[in-house]
Formats: sequence, C-alpha cells, structure tokens
Amino acid sequence: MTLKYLSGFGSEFASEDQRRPGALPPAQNSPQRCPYGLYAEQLSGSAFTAPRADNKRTWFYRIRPSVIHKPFQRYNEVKYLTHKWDEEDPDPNQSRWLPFDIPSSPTDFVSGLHTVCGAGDPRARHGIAVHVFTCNADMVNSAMYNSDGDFLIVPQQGTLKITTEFGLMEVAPNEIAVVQQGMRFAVAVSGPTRGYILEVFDGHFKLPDLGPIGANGLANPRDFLTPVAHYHDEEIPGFKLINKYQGALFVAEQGHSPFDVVAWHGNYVPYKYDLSKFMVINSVSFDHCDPSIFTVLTCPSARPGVAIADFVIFPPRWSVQEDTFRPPYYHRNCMSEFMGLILGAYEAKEGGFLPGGASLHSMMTPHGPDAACFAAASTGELTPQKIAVGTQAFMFESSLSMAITKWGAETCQKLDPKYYECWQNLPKLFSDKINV
Ligand SMILES: O=C(O)Cc1cc(O)ccc1O
Ligand SMILES: [Fe+2]
Repeated sequence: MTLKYLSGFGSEFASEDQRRPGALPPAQNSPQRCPYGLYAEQLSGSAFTAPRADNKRTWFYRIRPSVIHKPFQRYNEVKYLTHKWDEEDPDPNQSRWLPFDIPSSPTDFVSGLHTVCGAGDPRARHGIAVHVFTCNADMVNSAMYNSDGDFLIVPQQGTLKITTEFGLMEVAPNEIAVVQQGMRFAVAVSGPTRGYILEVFDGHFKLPDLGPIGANGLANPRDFLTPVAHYHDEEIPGFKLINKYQGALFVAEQGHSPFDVVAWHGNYVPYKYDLSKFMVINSVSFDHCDPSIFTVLTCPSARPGVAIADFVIFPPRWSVQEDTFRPPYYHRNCMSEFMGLILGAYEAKEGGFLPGGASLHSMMTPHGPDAACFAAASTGELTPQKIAVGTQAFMFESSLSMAITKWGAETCQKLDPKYYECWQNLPKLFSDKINV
C-alpha cells in the first residue's frame, strides 16, 4: 500500500479519514455533539500560553476519548531503557561501539530499546537520552507514548511501519521520523531491525535558521511528511498502552485500539523526512565548514545558538576545496558528539566505525581523522571528488555532557577498547623547513 502524506513543517494541517467525510467540525473545536458521534480531544505540545510561533496543539475527533483505560502499573519487561546516569563512573575517553546485535528471539520495538548515554532529567524537562533499538517483531495489541519528551528515530536496518493516532508512516533507512511527546504509536517491522533514537526532554525540534543562506536550502519544509487520518474501529480486550513517564515504563490496559482517530487538525504532529532530500551547502573555495552546516533539525536551548541537541548528517556531496585538508579537522568541542552510521563509511574513519555502530566524543575530548585518513588527505591530489557516495553518517550534537549507561559501557559488549589506537600512529612531521 502506498501511503499518503501531508507535506510541510510546522504547518496547520487538517485530515479526515475518507470513510467519514465531514468528521471535522467546521469552524469550531468543541461542538456540543461532534459529527458521527465522535469525541473531541486536544493534545497540547506547548503551554497553552506559549507565544504563537511556538504554540502547538492538535484536536482529535476520535471514537473514544483516551481517558478510557485501566490504571497504569510499572512495566518491567524492558531492562535497558534507563535515565539513571550514575550507573557508571564518568569516562571522558573517546568511545566507539561495534554494530549493536539484533536479537534472534522475538523482540518488538519497545522491548528492543536500550539507552546508551544521556544527561538531564525528564522531571525538570531538561536533558537528552540516546537509545538504540534492535528488534525483529511487530508490536501486537500494544502502543507506546512518551510523557518525557520527543523521539527522533533513525532507522539503520529495516523499514519501520509506524501506526500513530494521526495515521500511518513508513520509515526506511536513510529516512527519519519524529514522534513528539504524548503521541501514541506502534511499530511493525519486517525482519531484523536496528536504529538510533535521540530523545529530547526540553522542547521540540525545529528547522535551523538559514541566516545568510537565504530562504532555501538544507532541509526544505515541504519535504517533511505527516500522516493522513486513518482510524481503526477495533475492540481489543487487554490492549496494552505503554507510557514512558519520568524515565520509567508503565502499562495500562484498555479494551480498544487507541488508533481510533477519524479526523484531526492542528500543528502538533508526527512527521518523517527523507535524508536524500537534504540540500547540501558547503565551502566551494577553501577550508572546512563546521558541521553545523549539515543540521537537519535542532532542539534549541534558551541560550541563543546553543542546542539541547542538533541532528546533523554527513550526506553524499562534492568536495572541491582547494589547498585544504578536506576531512574533519582535529578538534576539541564544548559540545558532546554522538555519531552513528546508517550506510557506507565515514570519511574520517574508514575502518572500525561501522553501520549500526556508534561513537561518542564527549566534551573537550580530542578527536578527528584517524592516521590513515590523515595520511591520505594531506597528500592526495585535490581534484573535485564526490565523497560519501552511498553513505550516510549522522551526529547527535548536544550542549549537555552525557554519561554512558551500564548497558552502553558493559552489557552490550560492543565498546571497542582499542579505539584510541587509531590516532597513535599519527607521525611527527615537524621540520626545520617551512614548506613540507
Ligand atoms: O567529529 C566528527 O567526526 C564530526 C565533525 C565533523 C566535521 O566535519 C567537523 C567537526 C566535527 O565534530
Ligand atoms: Fe567532532
């Protein structure tokens, strides 16, 4: 089935399931009686009084209001989702993980959530968490929502079929999806599936300002796709609604599908984006631009220009700079850099950093190209080159200082203790001649 979507970022959308035309009440939100006997329900994604530019809400017209559920109980089935940042001693070392294992026993998206690192506290609505998901089975008669923040989901292997209250989204590797705070969703997969999640507690993702770039470029708003209304009118005894609340999971039972929204309108929506649509801007003269030039989405902090987290990609592009060391420069950053690889190889580290693996370069921890990359890039001929063809690396860059969980440090058994070695053979080239 080819799914339909609504295009745009931050727009006011309206959608009715074709089976019930006229389900949206005209010109008001809460009529005394809604069309087709539906219930009206508002989902708020911002304080009621947030300034208009940041104000987010959606009105659902649904078969039953969400409040019809039994009490929540702790859900202890998922062992490695955590916001306990003190499980391990702090570790400032460069960290690199080999590809995370996909289980062979039946595991659905929620059961396959593992937290790798993070910082902050959902109770204070400030912080982030980085999770990987590894799964191979559909969520059956269950749905999840996150009371703590927004999920930016990056599939690396396997397509996700995400059912939401707003409708259906299909998200393949090299696409991303954002499911915001409170939105109910369920994930179906086809075969072994793996990916990454950036969770932000503070606020929502925005498109970065473009400044001198002008009105177009980077991720263009029209390429963001939101589902169209699609309802399930299903009585399902024992349907499980899983809620991540204050970093812990809870489950409540209800007797019907929560995906019973017949029509909705609003600007608080889930969406997906195809990373191949990113219009890449970069230096066409000399020197290496900071990677902020590749920002797809940003979750801003209250400090101007400082992100809680940026989602940055390293897409296929031409590299043309003259008299320039073209790969990433050596650097120490006051931000934390978590990287993952969706496809192919990353230019600064052609070996060791593998699809489905990850790296973390924490605050002020030095890093940069490995010795092989330096040798090649500092001597190679600087012809125009198409780089990163068939590849996609990404970075979650955060102003928060992240801790690695016990799962990330030990249980996953993927941390590469020899990562530091990739820099040890960088030669001393210092000479008494000015032109080397
Ligand atoms: O560390 C990295 O590989 C990410 C990165 C890429 C780049 O081009 C410049 C700075 C930076 O942190
Ligand atoms: Fe970096």
